[in-house]
Amino acid sequence: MEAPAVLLVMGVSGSGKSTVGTLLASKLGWKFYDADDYHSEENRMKMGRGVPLSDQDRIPWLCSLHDILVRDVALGQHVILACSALKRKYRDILIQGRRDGPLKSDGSAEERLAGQQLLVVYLSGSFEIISRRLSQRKGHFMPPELLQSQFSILEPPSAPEHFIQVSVDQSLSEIADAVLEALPMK
Ligand SMILES: Nc1ncnc2c1ncn2[C@@H]1O[C@H](COP(=O)(O)OP(=O)(O)O)[C@@H](O)[C@H]1O
Ligand SMILES: O=C(O)[C@H](O)[C@@H](O)[C@H](O)[C@H](O)COP(=O)(O)O
Repeated sequence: MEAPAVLLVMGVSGSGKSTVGTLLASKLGWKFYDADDYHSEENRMKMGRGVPLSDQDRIPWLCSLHDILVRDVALGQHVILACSALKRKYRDILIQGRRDGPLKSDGSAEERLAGQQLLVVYLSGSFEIISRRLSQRKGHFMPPELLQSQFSILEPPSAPEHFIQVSVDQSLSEIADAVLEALPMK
């Protein structure tokens, strides 16, 4: 079996997406994207005020990330995306684009990734561990008070999604090893 083209490292704020994603990208030599870098200024300001984003706020953001994935995969690039992707429908948008959205300006249908091209790496952990890590994190726009809202809407991946679950209650190198171990490439 071939390696997936995309690893989607997902989980609530503070679960370690950026840290684990960066580490995996350097170990694998894959391109790394942090979804945080693609939020609109409005979204950042909203989160900065302590207000959780709505589906409407997130959908254009997820669509633009989907476009990046489709473009890079078409070029044969392997990619790691760190993105909260808290709900199943958000992950579906990352894979398929917005199926109920308007056709593109040229009238063509959205491009999509094949299910097996993307492996979801779900970083799971308790509210206690993650809130402790968030309270120690410096220089980030996301206020720790929003963590409860993230747990409230979290839909952990489940079959038939193509995913692995990795506990955040271990060292970074153990987490990276668990992911590398699960990849069907050596
Ligand atoms: N396995 C781990 N062990 C200890 N600290 C961690 C671990 N994973 C992440 N951290 C720390 O937790 C904080 C949140 O991690 P970060 O990667 O910013 O999470 P996210 O991108 O999911 O919001 C950071 O300060 C990071 O250094
Ligand atoms: O969907 C959302 O509400 C946001 O994307 C959120 O989930 C994300 O976590 C922020 O971008 C903060 O960034 P960190 O996840 O890196 O804390």
